[in-house]
Amino acid sequence: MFQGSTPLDHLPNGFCSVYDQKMDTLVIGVDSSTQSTKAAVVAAATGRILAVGRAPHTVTGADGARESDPERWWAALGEAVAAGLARAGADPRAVAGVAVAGQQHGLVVLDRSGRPLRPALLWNDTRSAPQAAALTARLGARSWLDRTGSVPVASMTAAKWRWLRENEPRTADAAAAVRLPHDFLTERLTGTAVTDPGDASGTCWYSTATGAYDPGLLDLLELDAALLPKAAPSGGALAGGLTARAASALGLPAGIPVAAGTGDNMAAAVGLGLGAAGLLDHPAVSLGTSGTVFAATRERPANPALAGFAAADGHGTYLPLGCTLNCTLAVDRVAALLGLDREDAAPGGEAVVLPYLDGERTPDLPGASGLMTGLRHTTTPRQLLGAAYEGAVFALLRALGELPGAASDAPLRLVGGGARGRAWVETVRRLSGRAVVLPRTTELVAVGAAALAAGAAGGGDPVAVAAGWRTGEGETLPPVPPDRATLDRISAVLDRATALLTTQGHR
Ligand SMILES: Nc1ncnc2c1ncn2[C@@H]1O[C@H](COP(=O)(O)OP(=O)(O)O)[C@@H](O)[C@H]1O
Ligand SMILES: O=C(CO)[C@@H](O)[C@H](O)COP(=O)(O)O
Repeated sequence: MFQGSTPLDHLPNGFCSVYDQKMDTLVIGVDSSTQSTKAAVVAAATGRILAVGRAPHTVTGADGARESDPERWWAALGEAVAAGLARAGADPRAVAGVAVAGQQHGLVVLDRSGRPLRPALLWNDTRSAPQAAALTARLGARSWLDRTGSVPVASMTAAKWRWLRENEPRTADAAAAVRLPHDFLTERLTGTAVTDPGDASGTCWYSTATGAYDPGLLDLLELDAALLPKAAPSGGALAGGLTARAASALGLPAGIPVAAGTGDNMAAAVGLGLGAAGLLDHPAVSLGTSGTVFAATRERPANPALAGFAAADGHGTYLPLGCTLNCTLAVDRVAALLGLDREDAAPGGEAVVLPYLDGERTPDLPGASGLMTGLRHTTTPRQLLGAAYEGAVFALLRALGELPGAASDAPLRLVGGGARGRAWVETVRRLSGRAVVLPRTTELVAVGAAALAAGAAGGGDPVAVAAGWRTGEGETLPPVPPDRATLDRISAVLDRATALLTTQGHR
């Protein structure tokens, strides 16, 4: 572990130690998510966040398409790191390790020189829904669960690869490498093609049962294993040293350790210390472009209502997770349509809004659109906005009910950009009836990545590092009586509307 200014004398041969008596040792954790890159500059000994640098991404597409240029992620990584270091007033020579956590599932196809052949197909691109349904039908849901922990849905990378094969066969044939978003960035940093069990478990071609790629599934998908990165034992494993080229692009010392990194949800779990003693099966809720609920558990998940991911820790911990496509962006859009500020919301009353503007994954309704019902002459715009919050939170709480430990009264840890919003926090409290913890930083993905960086730099087990940093701690809001009437009302509308929502859209 890093102890104050203890020298990093445990670095492997060939990796430079940048220790200096006068400087705190720093690590940088990068969150390359859907809307932006965030780079947290963190004191390795204490977990103190000196600064977070940010840079935006661009997402394009309509009618179910959602794409981003991986080159923009790379540029944004450089901008965010530079902004973080500048804001912290930090000497780059104090940085002893880097790790990247990325939005999950995205399909990145590269040519021989590592350049993207086309924009990445993102996790919320629903054009791959027919391919997901065909894959599920081919083997049966139970077989997918037994092998991968998940049933293919449009988000899973396997469905995206099949979409590419069927719709752009020339690009699929030309692919010299297939990567997830965080693999792509880690390879740009190190020159090494590496992934981790956590993010790999979101592909549906990696087996959480064996801890390796599933050759039978790769055959089924017509995907050559030679195109894939090597899977490191954990997100905190060393991927390599920062190459001279990347070092000069980022203004960081060449040779410093770079971790294998992981998916953004796995990194948030690390930042919260989930999986550490006393925090197994404790749920977290992330409110960002996606809404997610997850918990670290020792039992391998195989529940059709959830994605059965591996965690990033390499100790056989898993991360069952429910994910919605419509969270902060969808509710912000409803606020904009109503001409309201996002905080200008009231409980929905009789109104029900299913805010499925992007189709939906939980429930699996990829072609759905948004639905509003229960309007009266007395319904106010503020109630309609409140109903949109309620519709988004309802879907997350239904998935929460499927997690191990769901019946416990453990508090819900809220992370992601939405956790900064009072309306989000109060809607989660009112509908769940559970205590809520608001960690001091909402940037738990970047902080979790910083703990992975500390692990790769010789700081020990990343979950233990983050638990020691106490970055998951914060204000606890007590439970309030659950608003069961609203949950029942939304549930009844969803049940009756499912037939309509299933037949909508481009599916
Ligand atoms: N103060 C706030 N109140 C409510 N929502 C917020 C606030 N600040 C940011 N957000 C929401 O957070 C979202 C971004 O969250 P983030 O977790 O960074 O997303 P992602 O990881 O998907 O890129 C935005 O869509 C915005 O709606
Ligand atoms: O698809 C999932 C999880 O399965 C999403 O949670 C993505 O990982 C994107 O996350 P954000 O950018 O919304 O944080």
